[in-house]
Amino acid sequence: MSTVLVTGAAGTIGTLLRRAWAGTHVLHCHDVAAPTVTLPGETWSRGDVTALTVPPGVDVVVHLAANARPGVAWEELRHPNVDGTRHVFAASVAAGVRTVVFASSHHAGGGYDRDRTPGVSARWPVRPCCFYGVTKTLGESFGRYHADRDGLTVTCLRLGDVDVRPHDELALRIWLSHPDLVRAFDAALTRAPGFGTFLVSSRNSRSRWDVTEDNRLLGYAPRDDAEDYTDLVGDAVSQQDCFRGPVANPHAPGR
Ligand SMILES: NC(=O)C1=CN([C@@H]2O[C@H](COP(=O)(O)OP(=O)(O)OC[C@H]3O[C@@H](n4cnc5c(N)ncnc54)[C@H](O)[C@@H]3O)[C@@H](O)[C@H]2O)C=CC1
Ligand SMILES: O=C(O)[C@H]1OC(=O)[C@H](O)[C@@H](O)[C@@H]1O
Repeated sequence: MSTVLVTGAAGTIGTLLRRAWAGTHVLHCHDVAAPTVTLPGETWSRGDVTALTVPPGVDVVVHLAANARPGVAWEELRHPNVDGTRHVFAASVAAGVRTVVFASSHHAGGGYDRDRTPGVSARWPVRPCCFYGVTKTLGESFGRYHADRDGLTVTCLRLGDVDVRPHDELALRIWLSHPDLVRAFDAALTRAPGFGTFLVSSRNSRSRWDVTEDNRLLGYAPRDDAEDYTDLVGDAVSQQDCFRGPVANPHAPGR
């Protein structure tokens, strides 16, 4: 059992993790928004993430608070995603936290052609496909800095498309089921010391990510496969695909 502080705890992923961890871990929850449900044993604090105080005794901070919409303008992203993440790492160090788990995104490497073989790796240089992806690379960079300077263990999870099931062609390649999401964060809570960045998806047959080493290093064994939903997905096209949507960059290599 760990004492875990979850930022952005009222959101989709925060609520999933809180349901999974209630009774298993001591949970401190923080969000600017009110939670739709509170669970037995958890404590809540409300406010902007840039003013977060990490209480004494917290082992792990799971940092989820963000503007999670890839299509929005930089002005809407900078405060929560950049200033907020910078503050969370600093506040975690100040409180003597052992580990920060940072919810990064596949958009941090979304500039790589997802059809290339061998598949895209989290060990390749960052290559964001949108400003949202840029904010996630900055979050990873804050984490690297504090890992090296302060000895903080930092686990950056570049999450795929988290949903109850895949809804479009892109998701067939990057879907992350709710049970696999919980498995990945469970693994992140106890990962070996140091800094690490991992691409996280279900074990999708059509994945173009090279995650074998990521999964081994993270200690994560996904079980679900988007392939089971191909009939339901049909020809649906993603609205979150930066290279096919209205901000597409026709000059990106590998298109
Ligand atoms: N849902 C997905 O498919 C993916 C999500 N992620 C990342 O995972 C994290 C969680 O995502 P979701 O739960 O889906 O998003 P969400 O939008 O459901 O939850 C985010 C939470 O952060 C809170 N928040 C936003 N700005 C804040 C601020 N300034 N101060 C305090 N709280 C603030 C919101 O009130 C919300 O409850 C985010 O960092 C997102 O970028 C990454 C990749 C995929
Ligand atoms: O990376 C992210 O956060 C985004 O990635 C996606 O693929 C999801 O469709 C979108 O809902 C997420 O917000």
